[in-house]
Amino acid sequence: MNPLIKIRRDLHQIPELGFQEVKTQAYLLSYLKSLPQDRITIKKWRTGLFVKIQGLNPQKTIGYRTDIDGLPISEETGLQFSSSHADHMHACGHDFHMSIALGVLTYFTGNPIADNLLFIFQPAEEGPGGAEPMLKSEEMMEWKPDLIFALHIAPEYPVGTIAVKEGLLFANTSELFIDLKGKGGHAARPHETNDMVVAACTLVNQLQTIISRNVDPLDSAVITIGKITGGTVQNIIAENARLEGTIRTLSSESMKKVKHRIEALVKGIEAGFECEAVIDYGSMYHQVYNTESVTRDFMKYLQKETEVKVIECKEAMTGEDFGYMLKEIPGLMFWLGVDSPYGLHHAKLTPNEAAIDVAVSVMTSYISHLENKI
Ligand SMILES: CC(=O)N[C@@H](CCC[C@H](N)C(=O)O)C(=O)O
Repeated sequence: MNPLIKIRRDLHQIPELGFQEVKTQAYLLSYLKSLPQDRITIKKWRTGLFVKIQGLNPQKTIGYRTDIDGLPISEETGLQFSSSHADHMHACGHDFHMSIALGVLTYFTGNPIADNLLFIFQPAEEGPGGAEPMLKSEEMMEWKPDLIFALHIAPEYPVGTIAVKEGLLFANTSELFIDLKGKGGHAARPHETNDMVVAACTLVNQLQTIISRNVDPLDSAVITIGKITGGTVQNIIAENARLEGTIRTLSSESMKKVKHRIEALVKGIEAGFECEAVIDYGSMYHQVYNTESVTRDFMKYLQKETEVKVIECKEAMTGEDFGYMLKEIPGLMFWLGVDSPYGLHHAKLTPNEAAIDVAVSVMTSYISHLENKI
């Protein structure tokens, strides 16, 4: 079997949530130790890793980042190498991202270039976010790349396709948690209580009006409530309820406006239901903004020198904390076609493994082309 496919399948079986990637880190380390060590320096960072390959005559450092965490999803692919961790799955392709990063890294240990290379194995992309603290780490201060690259699998595109665009690629994000506290009581005596299930349902419906009534129709924004919890049993009126969701906007101004409207509606719920509400925005990700000149060079190179089909895509409302790295370092992220009938964050996501070699070949070739180029 292709060794990178074996790596992908091994990693697929051990998905771990953000900052709990202990087995993943151990697996990556054990693979890295099997490579020739003469040019490699490895530094652990929490559950992630920095791996530097010393260049032959370095003028700059080229960075390549992969995320390493999984999601709290029960896998339903029926694959022989399905997740062995109950209720956890690599349903966002980070198993692919890691095996591609290892493939590119392995190539350059045997074929060093003039420039230094820095591979970043970043925890907690799905939350609470590893990119921003990694960026501020001592290791990053010492080894900070001059250019940085990353990819994300795209189930909607065929294998052999790369989709990218200059400028904005992914949205600004903010998590959203709202806790409601009222007065519970007997199911048959609603007049003595403040029912937080009814308050939560009302609020979920009101939140939908922000996108339709407060955001410019020519702008785009998303509010998704992915989880509601509340109450205890069917015949007790709920004292507590909690909404968990995420906000996506194309600009930081719209993010401020959406939050302002959420706060106003939550105040209305507090007044209307005589309850208390606490809003917590959790973690926020900066938009992914691809450096124009780097993206133009990348697209031109792929079209001229490789067989991949390059698509100029639209921006997406997905989020990625790689945006923090691109805020400080020129570079880009692109979508890699993996052709799965089920999308990202779906329990049946089955990306086509043929895309792994496509990505390794594109990235080894493009990084080699960057050697000695500023
Ligand atoms: C590529 C991708 O799917 N990224 C996640 C990032 C989530 C950030 C955070 N936990 C949030 O939900 O706001 C995404 O859901 O877009």
